[in-house]
Amino acid sequence: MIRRVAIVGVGLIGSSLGLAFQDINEIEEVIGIDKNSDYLQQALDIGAINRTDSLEEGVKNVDLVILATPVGIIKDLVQKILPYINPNTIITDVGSTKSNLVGELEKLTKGYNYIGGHPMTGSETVGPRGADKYLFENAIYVLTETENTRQDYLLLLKDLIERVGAQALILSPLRHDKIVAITSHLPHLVAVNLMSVIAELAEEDELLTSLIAGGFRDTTRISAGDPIMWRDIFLNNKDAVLDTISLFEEKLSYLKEIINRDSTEKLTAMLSETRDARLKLPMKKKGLLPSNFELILTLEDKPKAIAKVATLLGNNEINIQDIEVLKVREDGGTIRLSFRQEDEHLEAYQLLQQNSYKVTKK
Ligand SMILES: NC(=O)c1ccc[n+]([C@@H]2O[C@H](COP(=O)([O-])OP(=O)(O)OC[C@H]3O[C@@H](n4cnc5c(N)ncnc54)[C@H](O)[C@@H]3O)[C@@H](O)[C@H]2O)c1
Ligand SMILES: O=C(O)C(=O)C[C@]1(C(=O)O)C=C[C@@H](O)C=C1
Repeated sequence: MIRRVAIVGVGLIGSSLGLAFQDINEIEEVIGIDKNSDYLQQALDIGAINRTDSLEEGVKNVDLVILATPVGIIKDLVQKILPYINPNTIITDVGSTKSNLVGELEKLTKGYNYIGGHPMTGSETVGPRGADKYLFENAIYVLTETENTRQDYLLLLKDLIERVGAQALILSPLRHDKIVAITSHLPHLVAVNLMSVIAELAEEDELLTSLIAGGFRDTTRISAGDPIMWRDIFLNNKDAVLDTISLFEEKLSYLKEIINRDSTEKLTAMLSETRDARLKLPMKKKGLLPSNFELILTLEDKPKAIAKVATLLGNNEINIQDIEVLKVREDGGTIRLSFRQEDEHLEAYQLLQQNSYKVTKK
């Protein structure tokens, strides 16, 4: 049973886990450890941790240590805590890359119990202020399994992850890294590159940033993420990231060529194929929600427009499971609302229609 947890790194992910743990009855204490004293205070203020401690003292006699710092520092931190740790303590991390880390940590932690982890959810904000106790709800949370993994501890960790609302997915570190290089690391590089082009051209034409619309926002949001975190991710998943960059370069060169040659048919074919592929994507994977429990709502651009919808539904005891802003325009926006239950979905639809909202069922 996991009763006492030490979280090393009380930033966005560490504090979000801390908040989610507060709702689990068996967890008696969450100890926060961080090199940043302001973050420790903020984590205490929002109730993500019950107390703070030093690295050496904080990891003594806990059932679980979670390393939630940038990937590049995790090995060093594990080396520092091992002399103080009880061999029955489970050690895990939330780092976005797994192969290098799991390889090195399994060597380092012989006789201890290390299991790699990676929640497939997050945001571009840093620190405890961005923490969200529902961050893990319905998210995929990868746990790595190797020939050294103790099954009883893996099950304990899986159970804990499921109790914060996530869905555990057990994967080999290599398979994990190859997949996230495509689904997470490449998109970040694309966003960074796009921002870099725009930042350079904005110096030449001051109107450029005035013409920014939804497409730009959608494709660059993640480039506001923490530079240290992303530096460590790219360097720790170098091989898989370089492979995906090569494929991306090939595709970009092909697009460049067919545009240059005015190849109408090839260009239309590529745009149609990718459009179809995008429409078939299981959208809102994080939610893992059946798409028939969703509503699409178009709102006017007025203050508190989203708050009014939330209040209307809340006053009628309808629980919104998730809200996603799909488009933001000068004249309003489109949002997607998800509901857990079919009856809530139907009730919300009727209520919004009765209140003259432009709403469609998905
Ligand atoms: N942000 C995301 O979307 C996301 C999602 C999944 C996994 N991750 C992974 O989670 C980890 C943490 O990311 P985050 O987004 O919470 O970042 P964050 O910057 O919000 O938090 C990192 C925390 O680690 C602390 N820290 C750094 N060095 C330390 C040290 N030597 N000793 C003690 N504390 C130290 C920082 O002070 C900070 O509080 C990273 O490994 C990242 O790859 C991030
Ligand atoms: O910013 C977001 O929306 C994220 O979910 C962040 C995101 C991602 O690429 O999906 C980024 C890195 C993590 O390792 C996991 C999640």
